[in-house]
Amino acid sequence: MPQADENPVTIVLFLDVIAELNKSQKRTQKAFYEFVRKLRTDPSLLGLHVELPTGMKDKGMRSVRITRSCRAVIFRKDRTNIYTILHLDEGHDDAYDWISRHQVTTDMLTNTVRLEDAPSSAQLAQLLADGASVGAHTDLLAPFSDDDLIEFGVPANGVSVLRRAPSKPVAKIMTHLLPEQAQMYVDFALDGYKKEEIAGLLADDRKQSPSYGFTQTESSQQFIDAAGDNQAERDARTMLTSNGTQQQFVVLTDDEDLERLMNAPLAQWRVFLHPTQRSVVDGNYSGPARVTGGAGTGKTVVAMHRARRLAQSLLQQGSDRKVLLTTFTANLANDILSNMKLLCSEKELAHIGVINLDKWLYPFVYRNTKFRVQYNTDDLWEEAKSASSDESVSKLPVDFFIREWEQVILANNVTCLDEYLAVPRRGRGERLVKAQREAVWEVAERYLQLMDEHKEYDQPYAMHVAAKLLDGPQATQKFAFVVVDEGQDFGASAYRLLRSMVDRHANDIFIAGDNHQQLYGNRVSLKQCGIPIAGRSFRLKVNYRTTNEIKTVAETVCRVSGANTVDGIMQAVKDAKNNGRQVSDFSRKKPDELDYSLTGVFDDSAQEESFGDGVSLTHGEWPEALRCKSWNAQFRCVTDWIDKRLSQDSMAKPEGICVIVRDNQHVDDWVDALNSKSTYKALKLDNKTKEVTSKSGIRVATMHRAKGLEFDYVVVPDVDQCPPPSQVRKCVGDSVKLNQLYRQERNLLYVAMTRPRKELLVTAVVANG
Ligand SMILES: Nc1ncnc2c1ncn2[C@@H]1O[C@H](COP(=O)(O)OP(=O)(O)OP(=O)(O)O)[C@@H](O)[C@H]1O
Repeated sequence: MPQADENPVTIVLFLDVIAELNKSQKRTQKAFYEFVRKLRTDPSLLGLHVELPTGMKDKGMRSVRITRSCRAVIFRKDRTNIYTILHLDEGHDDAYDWISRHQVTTDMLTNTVRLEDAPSSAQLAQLLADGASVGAHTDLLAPFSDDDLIEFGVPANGVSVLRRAPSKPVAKIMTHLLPEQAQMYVDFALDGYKKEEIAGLLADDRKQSPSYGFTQTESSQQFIDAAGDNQAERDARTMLTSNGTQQQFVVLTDDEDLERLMNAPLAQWRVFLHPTQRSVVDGNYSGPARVTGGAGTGKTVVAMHRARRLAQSLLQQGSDRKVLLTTFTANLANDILSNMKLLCSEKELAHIGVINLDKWLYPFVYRNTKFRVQYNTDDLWEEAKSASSDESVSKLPVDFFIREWEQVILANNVTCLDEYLAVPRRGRGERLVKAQREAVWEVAERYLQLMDEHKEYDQPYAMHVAAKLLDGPQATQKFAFVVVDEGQDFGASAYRLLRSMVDRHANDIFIAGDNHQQLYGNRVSLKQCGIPIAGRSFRLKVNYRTTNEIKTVAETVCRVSGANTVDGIMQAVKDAKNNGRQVSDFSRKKPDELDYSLTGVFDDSAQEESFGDGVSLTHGEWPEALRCKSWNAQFRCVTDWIDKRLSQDSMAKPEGICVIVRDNQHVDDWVDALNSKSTYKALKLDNKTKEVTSKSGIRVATMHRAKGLEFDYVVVPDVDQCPPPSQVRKCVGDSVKLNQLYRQERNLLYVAMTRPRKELLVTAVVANG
């Protein structure tokens, strides 16, 4: 290798090397660390066995001995000090063979470095021979021009080869020879996605940067600037910072980086962020920003990477301040914390507080006011309303006052009667005349007094108090940045508190969420809470979790407004299957039949949050919907289905299966019933149980608990209990409340039905079959 010149050495890893290294013996791993350290300090590699093989496609490649049974292929881009470790192989001959088949290319159009695995003529001949036996064929990619395919990332000389694929299976095999990015788009094309749909995805991927996949973030700019005036080095570094390159390569910033990559299990998302995800993560925003996307599009992954990136910026500045990464429930915060430990170094983690908002709230409020946060204050409301002289008001249920307090009074920061009389009561069902409003305000004032006497605050009021403290005497306790996951579940008081937890500056607040999974929150205007996101709102469209079939079914159930009864739900599952992918087109054509009315926190954005705009990376079986005559018959159907999966899928394990039900009573019923079968155990996932993969057994969880989790196989039984009849009875005569219940219920079903990676079964007990 030529002697290094004035630029610092940059070491880059092709991501497959990490997987190869993970499989190697500890001895080899240690030798590899040593080699990387040596390469960093002395890139001349003096004293190492470096070989320059003949017959190379790429002149910049060398084979270096790591141990007697392991060789690394490394590549140096001419006139730069950038060394890329491309491959590990067992022996001399294997490494040579590998080198003869690979080349590193740089694509100026997309600013991307790629490792291309040139198909050997023998491979191609075999593929074509296999396909020829299938008989005559048509060009499967006919709707796409050559330029389209090149734009997807297909190398120009590969276009005609792809077009000659004699059958879809052969074409699918061929895509594996393509660069990763192209593979994804060509797969979509072969699966029948339309040109405009793929073009939309491509455009999204490119949108936020001046050229394809490029993010000129502060840190990548610093990385480029470290090359000084050396233009070749600058160009090569620029290529490395592009999104496209980062799909396949990682730049090691220090030795610790490598060890961390090695020590954690290799979850794909840790390294392969989709270009849209990466540009959202790396973006530099002049104020609050948010990302939305359907279930499984990687919003949590993006929120975690964003928190890490902000922590890195604090580290670079030498700041001792922290990023708050928060979410609605304690379970989710725990799950996120476990993943953050895999993603971040200890130093980065020290700059991130992962905590659900309630857990932060209670001690903060108690420390500063000596008041406790009380989650149920129904008795105080009873007492306050019973003192009202207006009978029409004192007769209103406690539930009415709680909603009025949270959704009208606190959400609008109302502090006196005049303000209350003037505030619009949008979204509230009950109409109040002026005298009634005055009486309601009186009840609210009495309620405040009672909280004071009991030295306790309800949760939204405690948030209100905490926000005031942070804007006043406790300003030093603010965070440097706030990142929110599951943002759809936060109410106005929570958003006002989040606003006060961080000063207004660039990148201050980042929110990830999906309205269709809203289970707890109410309609909120982010703008009114001081969090304007207009112009800084992004949507993720690639679904990494569920199959296209499951996604279509879950979306149909969630949005078809008739899916409120067991018949409606079962019919929606069947319709989705019958209409197939046309469902999304259908939805766009007939908006009246769809229900997007739960606009939640995202209502002040110009961007319509809708279904049908995403694509799933995988296909599979259509979900089944079965009606059973009795609970026992349902149980037999479910266990037969589970048994079949366990026997037919060699990878299936009981712990990869979850039965997701409406409430805790059903959880207990299913755990008992499943445990009564000797073939497998069942494990209840409740608020106290973490989703521990080490414990064997089928999981049983409520829909609320299953949020954020994923499994290979999911059963959603007892949908005749959605919504629970007791809750429907409570809404009789109140159409606003009933509609809200139905919408919330469909969101719950959407959450449950989008948990499986592979297959979904939905069942109901319907006495008449
Ligand atoms: N770029 C990626 N490459 C591969 N897998 C990914 C990528 N991004 C996310 N995933 C995987 O997709 C799955 C869903 O990710 P995640 O939980 O972040 O999605 P989400 O949008 O938050 O879902 P939900 O809204 O249902 O909670 C996870 O298994 C995650 O590891």
